[in-house]
Amino acid sequence: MGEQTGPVKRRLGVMGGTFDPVHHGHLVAASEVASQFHLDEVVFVPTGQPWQKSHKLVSPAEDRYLMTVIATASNPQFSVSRIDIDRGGPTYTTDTLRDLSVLNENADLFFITGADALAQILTWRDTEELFSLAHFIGVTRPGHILANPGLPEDRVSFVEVPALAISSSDCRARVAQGEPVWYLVPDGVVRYIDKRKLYRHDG
Ligand SMILES: Nc1ncnc2c1ncn2[C@@H]1O[C@H](COP(=O)(O)OP(=O)(O)OP(=O)(O)O)[C@@H](O)[C@H]1O
Ligand SMILES: O=C(O)c1ccc[n+]([C@@H]2O[C@H](COP(=O)([O-])O)[C@@H](O)[C@H]2O)c1
Repeated sequence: MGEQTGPVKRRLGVMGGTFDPVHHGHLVAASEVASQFHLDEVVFVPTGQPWQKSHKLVSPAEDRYLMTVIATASNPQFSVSRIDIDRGGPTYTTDTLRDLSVLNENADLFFITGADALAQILTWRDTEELFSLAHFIGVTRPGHILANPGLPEDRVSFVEVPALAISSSDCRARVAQGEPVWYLVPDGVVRYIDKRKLYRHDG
């Protein structure tokens, strides 16, 4: 008798972020990891309440969600999930990954995160459980060293992505000062920021 094999599992990338606003650094990271890890899809998951940013002013979740939809709409491999927004309360990645594995029974999850976020992961909630739910992929980010801060080696990989020195904080500061964000964020996101008057001191 031949060996029994189950159905081939889908490979689902998960890109969590506050996306305030989403920018080309996020998109390039997702695209590069999708290619190198042969992912079938990357789902962007805007945070509900990013508890480690509670000292900062964060734009309404609906605005961050819509900007992420606009930014990813043209890529058939990208999608956006509202699970962290609709769950309410502070966003913990254990909840994100648990909910996504229920919704995607036959999938292996790959959580994509920047070098800065990976370096902080031991401060996240339920770190032990995190690594049983997904494989973590740390991507290069200008200004941050890509190093394993003592995480389980079989559950973490590192990927060099074309370096884009873009951050959401910098985009917000530019808009507040009346400087352009064209080509730092997708065109539709520039127009959405303008339409909703986001990030203006008087807005
Ligand atoms: N330019 C970039 N290159 C690679 N990864 C990035 C880049 N910008 C953000 N990331 C990663 O994307 C994820 C989501 O980031 P987030 O939405 O917080 O954007 P951000 O630019 O870091 O925002 P902020 O400046 O407000 O802290 C994080 O894991 C972060 O490390
Ligand atoms: O689970 C946690 O405790 C936790 C703490 C900080 C950040 N995260 C996740 O890390 C991702 C990037 O977060 P941020 O705040 O840098 O945009 C996003 O998906 C967050 O939900 C998760």
